[in-house]
Amino acid sequence: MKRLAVLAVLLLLPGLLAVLTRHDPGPTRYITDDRGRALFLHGFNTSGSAKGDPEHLPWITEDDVRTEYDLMGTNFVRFLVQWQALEPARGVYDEEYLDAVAERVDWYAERGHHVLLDMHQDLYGRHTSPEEHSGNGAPAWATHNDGLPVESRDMWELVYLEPGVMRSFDHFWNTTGAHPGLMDDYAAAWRHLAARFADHPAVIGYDLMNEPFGGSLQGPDFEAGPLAELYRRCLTRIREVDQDTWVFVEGQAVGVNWGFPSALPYLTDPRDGEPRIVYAPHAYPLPMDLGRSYEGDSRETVDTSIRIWSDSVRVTAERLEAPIVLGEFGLDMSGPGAGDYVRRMLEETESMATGRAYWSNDHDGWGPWADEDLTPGPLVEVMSRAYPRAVAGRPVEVSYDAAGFRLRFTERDGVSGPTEIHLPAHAFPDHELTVDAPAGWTSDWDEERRILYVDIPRHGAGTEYAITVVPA
Ligand SMILES: CN(C)c1ccc(C(=O)NC[C@H]2N[C@H](CO)[C@@H](O)[C@@H]2O)cc1
Repeated sequence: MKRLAVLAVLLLLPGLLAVLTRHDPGPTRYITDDRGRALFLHGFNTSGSAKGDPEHLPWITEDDVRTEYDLMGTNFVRFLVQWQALEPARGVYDEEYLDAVAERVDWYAERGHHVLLDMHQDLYGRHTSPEEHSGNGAPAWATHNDGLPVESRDMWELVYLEPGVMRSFDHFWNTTGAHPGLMDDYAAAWRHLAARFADHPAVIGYDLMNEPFGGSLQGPDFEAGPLAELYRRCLTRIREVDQDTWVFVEGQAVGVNWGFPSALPYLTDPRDGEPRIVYAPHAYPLPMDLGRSYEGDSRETVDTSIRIWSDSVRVTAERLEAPIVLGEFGLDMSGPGAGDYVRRMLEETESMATGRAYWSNDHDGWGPWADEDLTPGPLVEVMSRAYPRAVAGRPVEVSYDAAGFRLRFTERDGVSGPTEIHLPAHAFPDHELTVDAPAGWTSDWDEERRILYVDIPRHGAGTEYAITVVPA
């Protein structure tokens, strides 16, 4: 018996050590700018309100973008666009809508943001039933519900299971075989959108479909089947007009948002050069979705759920050989422990991802604003955080707490320009900089934009550097 126990421990020991000594390595892959610097993206989804807006546009004005930057130092926006607005009739694209999108993209570009265009859907679209319920996304001409009913539900998520919604998705994914061209229509719409923004310096990526749902197909049958095929067709069409913008892909929302592993397969990027595909999961841990709050006993449950989510995301990103950007995370900020939960997710993404977009900037209790006048709510201070906007090398470790901000990175060939660090005023009334690098480095501080620039001369690929900034 004793021998059996010893054998069991020896067999289990490697796994046990791995869990106990888990060290979160920095991101293994990252998005780069035109100087090869690794980008850390920090911002919001803009905006949930676009789903119901008659012009399919977000609530923001140019001044609101300025206020968001001044109070939170963001450099990223996941900007919602709608297929129904882009292509109101098959093959007919609304250039006035694209002009309005471009105007708002320019507002963000003016503040130095990177813009991810998100082809957003929820519940397939508003035309799956005559009552035009809460859905958004697909245009009427691409919606075939075969006259099946769609009842409103207390929980909006359950409308996904209504017969008319399920059928509309089944036709789109060609599960029925009755409308085989819809995926090609969708890919053609992406080609048109990409042709418009291919040369816009602020547009960093295209998020091919928000929270995909497979209808009658779920899990690997869906993700490795029609979903991957849709992504391949979109990649082909996009790369006909845009070789360089990064393409963001999501697994299915069901289960994967909670932390179940995605079955998305590796996707080939038909561009000349290194692939530019990003894995862009959403995070809504199941305990939180079931109404638990991030406090007391349930905090440990949620933390375990976050670790499971994080491990699943890393496995999928490794299979895709892609960097990770968290496309959505968020909650009702009026709940207990809400600020701590957001802080926890920001810390998690600093160890595994190179970006995150909070859901969302709306005036709905989830967002940063207490009212339409943009009175700061509790989320503002949490999202006003030191982070490395751009790193002149391969990030190894990023960490931030009351003691200060720390960054370790290694020099890479083909990278130029300074490392850029945002320092929020509330945490850094002044600051002290320490650079662990051979002599010759320089720094510059932009008080108005609150960006610290650290320029380290090259000493050879693989050389490791460390930057520490503490409040003074
Ligand atoms: C049953 N299905 C398919 C389902 C259920 C629940 C969500 C969801 O909560 N998503 C989280 C947030 N993401 C959207 C915007 O993308 C928000 O409306 C949700 O709160 C999605 C899909």
